[in-house]
Amino acid sequence: MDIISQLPDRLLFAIPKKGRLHEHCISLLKGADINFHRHNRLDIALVKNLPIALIFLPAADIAKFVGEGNVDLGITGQDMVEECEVANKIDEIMELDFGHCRLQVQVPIKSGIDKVEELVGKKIVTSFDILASKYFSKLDEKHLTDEEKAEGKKTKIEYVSGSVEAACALGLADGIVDLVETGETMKVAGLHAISTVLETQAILIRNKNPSDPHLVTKITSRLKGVIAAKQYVLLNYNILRENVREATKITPGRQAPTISPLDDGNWVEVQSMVLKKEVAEIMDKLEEIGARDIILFKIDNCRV
Ligand SMILES: Nc1ncnc2c1ncn2[C@@H]1O[C@H](COP(=O)(O)OP(=O)(O)OP(=O)(O)O)[C@@H](O)[C@H]1O
Ligand SMILES: O=P(O)(O)OC[C@H]1O[C@H](OP(=O)(O)OP(=O)(O)O)[C@H](O)[C@@H]1O
Repeated sequence: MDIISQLPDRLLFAIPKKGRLHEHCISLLKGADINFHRHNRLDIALVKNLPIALIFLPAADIAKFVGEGNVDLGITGQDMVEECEVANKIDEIMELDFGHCRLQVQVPIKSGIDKVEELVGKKIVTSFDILASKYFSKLDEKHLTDEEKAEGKKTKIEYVSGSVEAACALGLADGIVDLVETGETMKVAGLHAISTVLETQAILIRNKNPSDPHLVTKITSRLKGVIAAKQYVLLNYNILRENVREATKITPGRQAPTISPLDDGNWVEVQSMVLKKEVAEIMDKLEEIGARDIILFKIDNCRV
């Protein structure tokens, strides 16, 4: 099959080809029943059951290409959208609740530096040179005199494409600006964070004029369902009718809880979606007010 000749009829959807976001994206597509087969070494895959072509690209290029309209839709990090300065050229459709991390200014623990102002005029190494330049130029503005600026005493920002955490140990920098999730990389490199430039997570973005807006809406609604199914569980319990108001304050549901009468007229059954991360506490509270037969159901998929 000639893939390239089929592209003009399809919505182009860019997916990170490697790195931290790749696997999450593949499982999101699977959950949304977007079926494709990616041929070995090929960065384009046709979706079998929808008129979509998936384009596998580096996360940074996705922000740029969606902004410029080369592709209609994409998944990348909020950090990439800011770094590529395309926020005004794209629409952020929704946060995807993975790829959570922080872009932070880090220095060697041994340096004794603990305030970001102490780095003004020094050397910073980063893969985020645009964001780091904006961040430090504000500090330069505040802390350097016009004379010092004219003498070239501004903070120097140098770009490297990876292994940023090694820069200080190699004597290339006084501080770095890099992503932190667990903090493990930073710790191993003997660094600590002294300020946060931005917090980020993966997002679904679209060009302002996608080729098929109806299909974009359909994909968005499927992905929303997959994300909600990951975040929520369904809770079912019985409660005395007199306690139902209190119970539904604890489990208000996304829209409203379903309340059904039981054979015993003093009791009702309540069904409600609750956030997975809060479920243990919610079950404790329900038990305290006399709820019985509390059952938790996993949600495979849903539409919200
Ligand atoms: N440690 C992390 N935890 C969570 N999300 C991260 C982490 N590192 C990066 N990300 C997110 O993933 C995006 C892509 O980063 P990643 O380093 O995986 O990309 P890459 O440079 O394309 O891949 P690679 O590092 O394999 O070359 C980042 O812009 C950020 O939004
Ligand atoms: O706080 P942590 O959980 O340790 O994660 C942070 C690390 O993750 C990212 O790099 P990645 O491992 O993706 O590789 P890279 O350095 O090649 O970008 C980032 O650049 C940090 O080095």
